[in-house]
Amino acid sequence: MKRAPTAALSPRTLLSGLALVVAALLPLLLPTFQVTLLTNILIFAVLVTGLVLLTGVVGLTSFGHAAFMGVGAYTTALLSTRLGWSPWLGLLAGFVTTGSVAALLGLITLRMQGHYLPLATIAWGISLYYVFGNTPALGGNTGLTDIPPITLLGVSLTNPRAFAYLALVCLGLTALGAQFLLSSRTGRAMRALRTGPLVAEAFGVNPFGLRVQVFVLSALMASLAGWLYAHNQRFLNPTPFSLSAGIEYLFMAVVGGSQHVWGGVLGAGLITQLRETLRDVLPGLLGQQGSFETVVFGLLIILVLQFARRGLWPLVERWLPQEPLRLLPAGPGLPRRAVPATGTPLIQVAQAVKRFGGLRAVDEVSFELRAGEILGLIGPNGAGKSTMFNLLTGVSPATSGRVTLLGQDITGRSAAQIHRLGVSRTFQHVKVLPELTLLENTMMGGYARAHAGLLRSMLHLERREEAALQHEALRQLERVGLGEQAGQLAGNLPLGQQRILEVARALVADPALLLLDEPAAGLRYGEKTALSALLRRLRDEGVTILIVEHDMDLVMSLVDRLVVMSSGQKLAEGTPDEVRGNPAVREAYLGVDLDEPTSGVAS
Ligand SMILES: Nc1ncnc2c1ncn2[C@@H]1O[C@H](COP(=O)(O)OP(=O)(O)OP(=O)(O)O)[C@@H](O)[C@H]1O
Repeated sequence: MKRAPTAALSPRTLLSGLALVVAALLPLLLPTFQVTLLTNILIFAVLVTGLVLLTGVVGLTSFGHAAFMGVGAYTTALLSTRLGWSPWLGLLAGFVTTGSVAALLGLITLRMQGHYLPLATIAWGISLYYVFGNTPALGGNTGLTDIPPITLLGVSLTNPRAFAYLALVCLGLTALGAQFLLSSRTGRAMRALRTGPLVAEAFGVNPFGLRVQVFVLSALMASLAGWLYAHNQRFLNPTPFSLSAGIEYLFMAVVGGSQHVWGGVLGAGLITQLRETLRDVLPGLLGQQGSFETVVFGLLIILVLQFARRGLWPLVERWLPQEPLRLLPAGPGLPRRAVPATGTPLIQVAQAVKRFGGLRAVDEVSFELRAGEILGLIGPNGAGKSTMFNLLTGVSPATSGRVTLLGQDITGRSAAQIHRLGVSRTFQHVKVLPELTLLENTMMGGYARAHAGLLRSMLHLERREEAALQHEALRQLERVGLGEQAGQLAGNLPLGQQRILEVARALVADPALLLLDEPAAGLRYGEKTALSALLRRLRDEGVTILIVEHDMDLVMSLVDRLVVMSSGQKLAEGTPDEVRGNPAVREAYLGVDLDEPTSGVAS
């Protein structure tokens, strides 16, 4: 595996340093009118960074973030003009006000699914805009004037160049915090949320809680942008905080590349500069005044969605030198779970029932899984295997009956709670994050073994924990035979290896029980053989496994015992030989060869 020495400066780091120097010189070198434009770009980029985290990474589309910018801007403007507060106190007050409004709106709206959430963001975006325009204390549609400048170390930042530096520092800190966040445990959980709550919950994440946190964080970034805007413009009216402004910020994120922090910055720069240029050029070309740039933006977004769906930044990134895999220095390992003695009942299912309306998909099923064994759960299509799998993993609760894990009742517990008690799983339809490396995907499995939250991650104060996760993930990748590919993108792996990657991810959780949902589905012969050998090796190393599988050759040659289901009920239970000889099973599997495989995936 290609790894970089920890201390070496990669070409990419050098390039970033160069970009930083250029950015630092821009406010000095540009003509004054361009500096004003640059400041606006930097302010918008602060807000768009929040949208990248919320919309691009977590997948929650918000049209209403301009309104949060307005809350921050009006709070500081009001306090500094009417009460004479320092703008710095106005910044803190803006955070408190915006954070409270966002937390309230988030708690109310973030449980919504599909297009209901974007509709809700439109609704509160419009509402807040009307609050700004119709509140006499906020100056109504005329707005607030004479907002004082920001004073820093006794210097009043009325000079556009000085203000540009303040905006640059604010963007630098925001973007750095966002980058740190994305490369952390919490960032990986945020990315997992984009695929829906299933994967995140399966590794111990509270999806709703995390969504609310990221929503509030992105609103705070908008509030910071609002603070800068208010003290740069020195007057305010509601127009920059309207729904159309909110849509334009979303444009910036989408055009630049909504899943990348630097994509957001690029989008803010391109759209703001383009708007200025079009405003100058279009009236001359068309012979009349009007907001024609909006029409061009509409066409631009259609083109980008058509030809560069992930925005422009991924196209830029193709030309940048790739970062080699960097491992943090190894430190103390993660705490390990006590391993139950071989033969101890690990899972006990008693009289489990799951009803869907009138259908009993699982009908009074009881069985036991013992530590150190591989138990197969088989049955013809519609037998109830997946439903049983969902009861064991907490994806859906049992209608009645009881499931215990190491003597602890887990009936009705959430997927995240069950995972934290020691159950780790793979998915029937592979759910890896294709744009992340194998190492990052695998580290996701250790979410519940670490603790750093959003703030510690943004400040990069979780490096020891992150190092432990990295080394544990690499150990598990090496254990399943993927160590050499740790730095590759998961999306480049063939399906068979993606399934093995899911096994490594599940193992990082240090599970008491590994649950595999049809791991051989879609695999070629050679891949099945490799999977079978791996699972047998894991069992020999003491890992307890429950496998739901259709492939009879694989199951019969692999498992220690089987539970056979049919029409929701348990049909049989026993060793592969006992099950093979059971007439009821042979009847249920009419047409399927249950006899000893002559070749195939057997050992
Ligand atoms: N969410 C649901 N709502 C209604 N019915 C469901 C639901 N999930 C499963 N069922 C029904 O429950 C029965 C058992 O389905 P389940 O998916 O558990 O079977 P299975 O053994 O996993 O089948 P397969 O091997 O085809 O995946 C089927 O009749 C199915 O249609």
